[in-house]
Amino acid sequence: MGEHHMPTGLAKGTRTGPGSGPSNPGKRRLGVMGGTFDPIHHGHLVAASEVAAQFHLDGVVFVPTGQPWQKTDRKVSAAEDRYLMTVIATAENPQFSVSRIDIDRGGPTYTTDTLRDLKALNPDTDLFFITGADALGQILTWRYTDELFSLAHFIGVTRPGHTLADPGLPEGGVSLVEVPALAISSTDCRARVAKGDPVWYLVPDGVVRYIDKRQLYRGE
Ligand SMILES: Nc1ncnc2c1ncn2[C@@H]1O[C@H](COP(=O)(O)OP(=O)(O)OP(=O)(O)O)[C@@H](O)[C@H]1O
Ligand SMILES: O=C(O)c1ccc[n+]([C@@H]2O[C@H](COP(=O)([O-])O)[C@@H](O)[C@H]2O)c1
Repeated sequence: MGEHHMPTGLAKGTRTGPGSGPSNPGKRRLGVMGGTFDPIHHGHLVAASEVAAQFHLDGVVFVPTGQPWQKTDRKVSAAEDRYLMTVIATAENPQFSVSRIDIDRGGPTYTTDTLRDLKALNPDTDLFFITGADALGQILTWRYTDELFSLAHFIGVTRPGHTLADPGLPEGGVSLVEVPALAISSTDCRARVAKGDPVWYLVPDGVVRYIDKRQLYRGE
């Protein structure tokens, strides 16, 4: 049988791996996974778990957006529902936690604010912001990028259907990492629920039950 190569979504010639990023002995290493999580799915969870392992992180904090200002063209579920689904999905993993900072700050969510607030709450900690290939490709359209890249090391992860490449961050500011490919998106999960199709095994079981209990995404 011939060898089968899966497409990785990495731009040609891209080097990957945890070799880069800050390595400051004695400092805590905290991953930050920001997202709208409407709903959270296994693509998010695998990305966070894989980066935590490859970068020897002490933990990963999931930060649901308050108002995702680049998603105003669509209906976004209530922040409390997105927050609770994120808590349900991460509760069993002692390395994972969830922060309300973006929800409680109010107003549009800017990652510069997220990272500044997390830095204040976590002194002596290096932050590693985890982002999928699609979001990384948009990062230069985010607000306050002058400060953004000094607050954390950025880790772009592969995502099926998207090419992972450095969009031009400051030298040494980003690492590109291959993670197990899960072709899952929140958009698809919402569409499946709206059609009455199952989302079992795309999202954690507790999230399936929460979506059902709160009747989310019906008739969308
Ligand atoms: N399947 C996946 N594999 C790798 N990264 C992912 C995957 N799904 C989402 N991400 C990343 O997780 C972060 C949060 O994503 P988000 O909550 O917007 O989910 P989404 O599935 O992209 O949602 P939507 O379809 O509603 O736009 C982003 O950085 C995104 O690139
Ligand atoms: O800082 C910004 O201006 C900005 C603009 C768009 C997205 N983000 C962040 O990118 C992460 C993924 O966002 P989203 O909208 O794809 O769920 C999340 O942490 C957002 O706060 C940040």
